[in-house]
Amino acid sequence: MFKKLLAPPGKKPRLSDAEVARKYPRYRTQVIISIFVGYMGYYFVRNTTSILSGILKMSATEIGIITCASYIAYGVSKFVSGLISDESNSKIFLPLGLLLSGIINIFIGVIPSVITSVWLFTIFYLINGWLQGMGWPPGARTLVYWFGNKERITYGTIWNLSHNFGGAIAPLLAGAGLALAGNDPLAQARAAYWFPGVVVCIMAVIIYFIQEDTPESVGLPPIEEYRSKEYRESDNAKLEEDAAAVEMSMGEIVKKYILPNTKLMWSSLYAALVYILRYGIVSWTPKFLATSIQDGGKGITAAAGMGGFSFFELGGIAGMLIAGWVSAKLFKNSKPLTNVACLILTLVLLVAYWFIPAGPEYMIWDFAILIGLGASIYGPVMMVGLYAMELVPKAAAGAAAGLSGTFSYVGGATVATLVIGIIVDNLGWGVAFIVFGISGIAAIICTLLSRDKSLEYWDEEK
Ligand SMILES: O=P(O)(O)OC[C@H](O)CO
Repeated sequence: MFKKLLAPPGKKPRLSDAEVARKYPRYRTQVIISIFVGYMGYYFVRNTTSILSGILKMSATEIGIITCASYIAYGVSKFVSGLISDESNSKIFLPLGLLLSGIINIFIGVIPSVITSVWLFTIFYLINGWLQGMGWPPGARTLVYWFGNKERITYGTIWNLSHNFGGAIAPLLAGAGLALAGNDPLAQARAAYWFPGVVVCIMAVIIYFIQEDTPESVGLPPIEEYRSKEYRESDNAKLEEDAAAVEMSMGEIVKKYILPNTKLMWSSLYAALVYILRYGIVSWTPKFLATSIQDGGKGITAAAGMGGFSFFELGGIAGMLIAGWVSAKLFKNSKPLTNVACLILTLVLLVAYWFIPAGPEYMIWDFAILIGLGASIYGPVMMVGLYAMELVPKAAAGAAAGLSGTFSYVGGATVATLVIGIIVDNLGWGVAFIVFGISGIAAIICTLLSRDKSLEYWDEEK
């Protein structure tokens, strides 16, 4: 029954040329809005527990267990959901995951014992993490079916901004929930789950109405025909491979295009290393800034320390826009070279973040560096999914992006949170910075090993 519900729609009879010219741009606008708003919605109900970590009556270890469980579930689900999504109707898949995740968050908020029991909470967050994995793959499918090779970086960048907007708005929604619930702290915390849950359920319904699966499902030609001018002679082999892959089963695709794909494996390893940097810096920034100078921190107030989190995310928005532009214009679609440039900057900024003198009088420098770090890390984060999609035929885009997501979360985010936490407690901040530095250098090597020059446009003026 589930298979039937998710099955991709058939091809509709081709519309007239005039209709195609009129409707293609409209549908493209619709689907980019849908995947942007949709993925932003997923972020509204993804990290509420981290946002509330100062409010929930739980220890850091308990919160660590809950969030780590959800990262692992999310990482595994991203690949499994990618496999399913590549054979599913994104008009259903994208809003369905959002709706179910919204419902789980409503349950967390309204079932009295969930947020007071670590184990119940962990179970609900495991389910939530799994459902969250349904957000990215249908977006990847949308991107490869509705946007041509050369313009994909532009639309991919726009789409990626959704996670920063989502991340920035999520605390406001949780805050609105807190405000709705009067003075009882427990009721407040519960409302911080159910309120965003209700919001995303409504968003899911709207997305269902604006999302469309593929151009052919609404009577339009495939994107390669619509934007035929931007395809080169040398793209033909890839296009033929794309067409052949559509006819293959998912098992065949995995065997042929995913498992033996060395470049995809290097790129997935790169993903894990970049996520050590992303989550390692963002999740420990409030603590690092607020830790006393004697204990190796920066010695500023806890509230100001939390501000560091937002500065990092804000920098991320600028960084993705810049990295998208640099990749398209300067590096002719070479995502690995763009990553190298960004990661070198990250390493320099990490040294500065570590060595800038501690104390409130230097706080402004810490924040400036964090904006820079957000900017230099989010470009490479964005490239993780976008590049994975380029390395396989269109029919495997969700699975490839999903696989790198699995590496990012199971291998990266968990190390960044749990392992770095243990390192900080036992060996100090200096060792954590050394781990970040080694991760950055290893990420540079892996992204260079993943480089596929046939995907670059050095031979053409843009
Ligand atoms: O929400 P994430 O961490 O799975 O983000 C997707 C990334 O932008 C992948 O490139």
